[in-house]
Amino acid sequence: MSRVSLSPDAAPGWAPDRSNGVVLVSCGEPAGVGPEIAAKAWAARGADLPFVYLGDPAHLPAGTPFVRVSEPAEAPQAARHGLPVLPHPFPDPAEPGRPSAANATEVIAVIARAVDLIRQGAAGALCTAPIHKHALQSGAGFAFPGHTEYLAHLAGDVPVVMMLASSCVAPGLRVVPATIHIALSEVPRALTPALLEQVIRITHAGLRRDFALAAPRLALAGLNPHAGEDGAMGPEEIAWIAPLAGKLRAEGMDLAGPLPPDTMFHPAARARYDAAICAYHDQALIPIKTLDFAGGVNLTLGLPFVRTSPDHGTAFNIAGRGIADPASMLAALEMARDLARRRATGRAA
Ligand SMILES: NC(=O)C1=CN([C@@H]2O[C@H](COP(=O)(O)OP(=O)(O)OC[C@H]3O[C@@H](n4cnc5c(N)ncnc54)[C@H](O)[C@@H]3O)[C@@H](O)[C@H]2O)C=CC1
Ligand SMILES: NCC(=O)COP(=O)(O)O
Repeated sequence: MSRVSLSPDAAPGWAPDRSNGVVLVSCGEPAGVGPEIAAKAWAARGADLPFVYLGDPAHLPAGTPFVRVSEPAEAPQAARHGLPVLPHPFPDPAEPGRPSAANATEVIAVIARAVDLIRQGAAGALCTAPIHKHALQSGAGFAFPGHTEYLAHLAGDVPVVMMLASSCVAPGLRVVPATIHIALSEVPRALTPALLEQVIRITHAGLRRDFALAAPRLALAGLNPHAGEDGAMGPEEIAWIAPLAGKLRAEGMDLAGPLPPDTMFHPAARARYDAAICAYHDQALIPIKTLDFAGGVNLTLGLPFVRTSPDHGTAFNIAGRGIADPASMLAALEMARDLARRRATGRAA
């Protein structure tokens, strides 16, 4: 696969990072496993992987050594002694598995504060610990389906794409759901030619910019079983998905499909592409979470800053028990650091 070198960049209105690549971790839902996996990530890597936890230190597991910092740039030094914490006070303590409505407003405020810090150049990238979407919607009227859409809004209502990536399986896997958190019954209406074309173009640009792929190879899933099987199982592939794919190929894009979704994730098929563009959430996320739940990373393409996240959620059923696996958080932190370095230097991470 050929690689591309790009110039260092900072989006207009976004100051260049002056923290030397420190990753900011938004605490997410404190009743979930976020504080625990952040503490465990620090315990595993310490100053090797400097990051700052933006949240209430009272929500960390009892006994977590932490160091209060006043700005992210202090993290590399502070991380030698404890988890660096940029304090953000919450009204309520964290009760494992039982989100507090009063805390919901601060969960959202932490995400907004993190983006502001990055906009000012105080941190290099954002890694979000999981939020509980329903808790934020019911507790604080959160108007977004998730981080992805909220971050797009905070960045100026820019078009973005959700990608989940794993490099722990061979061949690796990157998946993109073109529609995200909507009911399955809404997918055929929501998946329009304009949306799918935008998702494909943002993914293509993101693979070039953040993964140094000069000519990304994309695989496009059909919407229907067997990609419609010549119209026998649905009209969308013939009506517009195949013509859109043809148009993009005619421009020179390396794009296969529409492919039958059930046969595009086995190892030999995965070796043929750098990212799979899928029609809906579960078509994309089931394969990657099945193959690599522990090491998968969720990232947002199209933002003017690097954002990653563990692939899992708040895991209320195990919160507070000390058994949460920090592997996905560690992978997300590493990817955030690597992508931020690449954007800062213009070289592949
Ligand atoms: N980036 C984010 O903010 C994300 C948030 N969510 C939200 O999380 C909430 C719960 O979602 P679920 O579907 O229950 O998925 P989940 O990922 O929280 O849990 C699914 C299963 O995986 C286990 N699990 C998750 N993380 C683990 C870890 N680090 N170590 C060991 N086991 C782990 C859980 O115990 C549970 O059995 C929902 O509100 C969802 O919207 C889900 C995914 C990502
Ligand atoms: N299923 C993926 C997920 O829920 C992550 O959403 P987001 O909070 O990263 O937008």
